[in-house]
Amino acid sequence: MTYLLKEIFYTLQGEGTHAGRPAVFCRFSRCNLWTGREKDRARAICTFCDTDFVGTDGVGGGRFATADDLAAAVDASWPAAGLTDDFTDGSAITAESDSSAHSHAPHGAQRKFVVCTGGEPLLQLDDAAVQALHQRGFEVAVETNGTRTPPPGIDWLCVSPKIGADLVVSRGDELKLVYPQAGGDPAQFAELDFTSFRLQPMDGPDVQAHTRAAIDYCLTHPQWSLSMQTHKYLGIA
Ligand SMILES: C[S@@+](CC[C@H](N)C(=O)[O-])C[C@H]1O[C@@H](n2cnc3c(N)ncnc32)[C@H](O)[C@@H]1O
Ligand SMILES: Nc1nc2[nH]cc(C(=O)O)c2c(=O)[nH]1
Ligand code: SF4
Ligand SMILES: [Mg+2]
Repeated sequence: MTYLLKEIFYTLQGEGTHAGRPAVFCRFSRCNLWTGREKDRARAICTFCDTDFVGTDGVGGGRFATADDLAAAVDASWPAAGLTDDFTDGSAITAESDSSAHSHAPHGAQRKFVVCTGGEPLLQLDDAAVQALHQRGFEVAVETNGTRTPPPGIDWLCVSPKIGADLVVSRGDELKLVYPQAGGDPAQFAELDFTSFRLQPMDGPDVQAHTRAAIDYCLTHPQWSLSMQTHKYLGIA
């Protein structure tokens, strides 16, 4: 299996529950809901995408012939040495916390973290790729439109349904609905089997009005929390 990646880069997760957490972003090329070309946007199933996922020409992008080649490239983007390596398997946590007054893990004890996104990552991310990333000590998160069944073993599954596309994934960790979407009442997703329900204001010319609308919806429907795209305000990738 050859994997096509638009880009691979290290930054902070900007959105959702893990916002602020350092992560390698693995952006897969291609999507099943839009070609990625502006001339096709108006007739796409998903018309509001904020991302360039066409081709393999981004930072760290390319064609990876095997799952381990892909995992090696992701690993190469994680900062070298220091505490991060010591704590990848959790073995160093016990000794450190024994000498501490508190029982929680010390700073730096988080596992290495990769966010597989795109484009639509589940067109390409398979069992072998998830296993290869695990073998290199990564916790694996996925951002998906929920139209494809995920491979086993994903550690954090974030599903962002698109109105007009068939949702086949009805359970996961985070349901992150871009809001507002025409015909997309959040109530239609509120009974699905997710731990966290979030509204993410639709970016674009009306982002301020969308943010206000999302805030109002969360305040009146407290099952839902706001997800801001913080990287766009922080000026990071
Ligand atoms: C670019 S998508 C890639 C992953 C997958 N295809 C998906 O749609 O979930 C990553 C995240 O950005 C969100 N997103 C895309 N365009 C957006 C926009 N204009 N405003 C807010 N969120 C957006 C998506 O809903 C998804 O949660
Ligand atoms: N910093 C940062 N956080 C993100 N969370 C989800 C992203 C995505 O494009 O899937 C994204 C992204 O592109 N950058
Ligand atoms: S499904 Fe995701 S990647 Fe595809 S066009 Fe929509 S937001 Fe972009
Ligand atoms: Mg993005």
